[in-house]
Amino acid sequence: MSQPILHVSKTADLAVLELAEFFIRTAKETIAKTGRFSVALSGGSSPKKLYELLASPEFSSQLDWDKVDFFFGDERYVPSDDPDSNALMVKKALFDPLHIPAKNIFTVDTSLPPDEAALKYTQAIQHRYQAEQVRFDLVLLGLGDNSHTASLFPHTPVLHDTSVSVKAVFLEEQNVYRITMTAPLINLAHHLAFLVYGKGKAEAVDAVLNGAEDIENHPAQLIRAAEGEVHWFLDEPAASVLSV
Ligand SMILES: O=C(O)[C@H](O)[C@@H](O)[C@H](O)[C@H](O)COP(=O)(O)O
Repeated sequence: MSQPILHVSKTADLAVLELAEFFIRTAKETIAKTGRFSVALSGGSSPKKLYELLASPEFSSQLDWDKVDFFFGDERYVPSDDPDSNALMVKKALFDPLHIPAKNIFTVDTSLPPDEAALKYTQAIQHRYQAEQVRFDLVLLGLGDNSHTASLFPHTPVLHDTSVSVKAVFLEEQNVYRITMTAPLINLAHHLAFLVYGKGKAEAVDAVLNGAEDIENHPAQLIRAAEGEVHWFLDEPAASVLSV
């Protein structure tokens, strides 16, 4: 299993720029080899700048976007028009500006009960890959200041789920459901890329990368590429307590 590859930039904008360049490079190489590129997007606030940059003329002109299949590493269990929806955030930042066709966008159907929504999403992913091994070309990830990633939150049963699938997670503290890819599904990806910036994430970054193994409290430690590479795109504040 390869060591994480760190990309530390002076500022958040520079970290986003480096990840945008990595995204385009990886997508072009993959499309040249296989004809298509599948990416599972992360949600929350950090990646919005990335999606907006990819939608800008400087980047959008570099890729045949019709050859990209978009999935979501996790989704909040809210209606598709809810401001908290990851799919709505990406629709506004990336899909609409680039006129991505609906046939290439795979969102979680949160109109279904949580477990059914998770099962249907698992089936949609399996259908896209047919009988082949479900391996995303790229999975984008964020990191919470409590070391969660996707919706793999501390002390939740999904941390011990060994299935290659998507599951519903109930977060007791917030009294909400989330829909998330399991760590085994995420880890099958050819490339994994965390985008983490801001001083508030520094302790979590160090605990995940250098801390003693403790997945209950630091679930992002579960992210270990099975055969691919794990990249961390950080700004200096987020990397500031990394024990060397
Ligand atoms: O649905 C989500 O919120 C994300 O998938 C989640 O895992 C996110 O990456 C972290 O919570 C960090 O969120 P911020 O980027 O907003 O700090």
